[in-house]
Amino acid sequence: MSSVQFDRIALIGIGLIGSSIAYDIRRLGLAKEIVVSTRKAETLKRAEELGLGDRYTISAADAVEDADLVIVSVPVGASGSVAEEISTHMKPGAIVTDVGSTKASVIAQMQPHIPAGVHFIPGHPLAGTEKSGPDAGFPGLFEGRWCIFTPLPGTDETALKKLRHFWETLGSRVDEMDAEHHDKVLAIVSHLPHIIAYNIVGTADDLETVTESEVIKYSASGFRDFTRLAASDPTMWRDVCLHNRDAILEMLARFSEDLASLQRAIRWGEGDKIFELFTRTRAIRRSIIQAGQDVDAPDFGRHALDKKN
Ligand SMILES: NC(=O)C1=CN([C@@H]2O[C@H](COP(=O)(O)OP(=O)(O)OC[C@H]3O[C@@H](n4cnc5c(N)ncnc54)[C@H](O)[C@@H]3O)[C@@H](O)[C@H]2O)C=CC1
Ligand SMILES: O=C(O)C(=O)Cc1ccc(O)cc1
Repeated sequence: MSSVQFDRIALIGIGLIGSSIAYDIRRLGLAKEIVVSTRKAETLKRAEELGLGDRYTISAADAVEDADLVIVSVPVGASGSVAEEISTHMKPGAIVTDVGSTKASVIAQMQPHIPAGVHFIPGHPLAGTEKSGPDAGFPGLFEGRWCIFTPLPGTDETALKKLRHFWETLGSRVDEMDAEHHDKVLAIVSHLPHIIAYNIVGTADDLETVTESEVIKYSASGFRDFTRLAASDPTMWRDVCLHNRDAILEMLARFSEDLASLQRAIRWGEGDKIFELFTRTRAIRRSIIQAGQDVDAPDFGRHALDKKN
């Protein structure tokens, strides 16, 4: 059992990420009080049924009153409106953070609404699954995962340390980088894989010869991995696409060029070239496994939990 780190933590948004954080705060005893807020009454009721907090409110403004830590876990496109709503209600000295998958846009949306004296530290846990909503959360999601902070220049060191300690208690390894760099890295390692998955599953669905039953019947192959990613939350991923537009377009251009090169090698029977690429990529997966990271896509995020149980 860890010790109390914050008197009151407000969780704004209680889907997969917010609820997983709630479970860990409770399990590890990190707050005296957890206040849960979300936009829809139905979701709030479900959060209450699951016992995720101590207090529940539809109003984000009410939720953040007197909170020492505010964690915003909503689709990135909603960050600005949440920040605006809570703006004048946070207490001086409070830390406000988020978990959004894109960072430059979240900063641009939220920062103008953060009053002086409140410490805004943007964050992104690299942990999750294709599921969404409060029922999708589980304790231990963040164990053994990276959490990236993209602090703004001049961020208070004590606040940074406190938030770092919080994520480390959840089992994460914390790294810091600037928002633009984060967005480029995540565009290639996370956003493109999802976009490619959405696209390939859409293409298969459009093909007249691949009927829905065949997609199901033969999905024990590589296609199944794509369908998992392509089942991810449409609102969340629409927002990621719209809010990391430039980096995603840059990486997609690069990807298309490389795909055209592979296509050409296949057309002209350039076996050596194909073999060289496939050998290089195989080594990458092996080095990820050696580094101790979970790459078993179907259970992304559950690995750490399974190891303990
Ligand atoms: N799903 C994943 O694997 C990961 C998601 N993220 C990021 O975490 C954030 C949350 O994602 P999830 O928990 O997966 O989504 P989710 O869809 O499971 O939950 C989102 C929550 O936000 C609430 N919400 C939506 N608009 C709102 C608003 N305007 N005001 C208040 N609440 C609002 C929803 O009711 C729901 O409770 C997103 O920004 C996403 O990019 C980060 C890491 C992993
Ligand atoms: O389910 C998966 O494979 C993921 O990649 C989960 C995920 C989704 C979005 C993020 O910003 C971080 C992690």
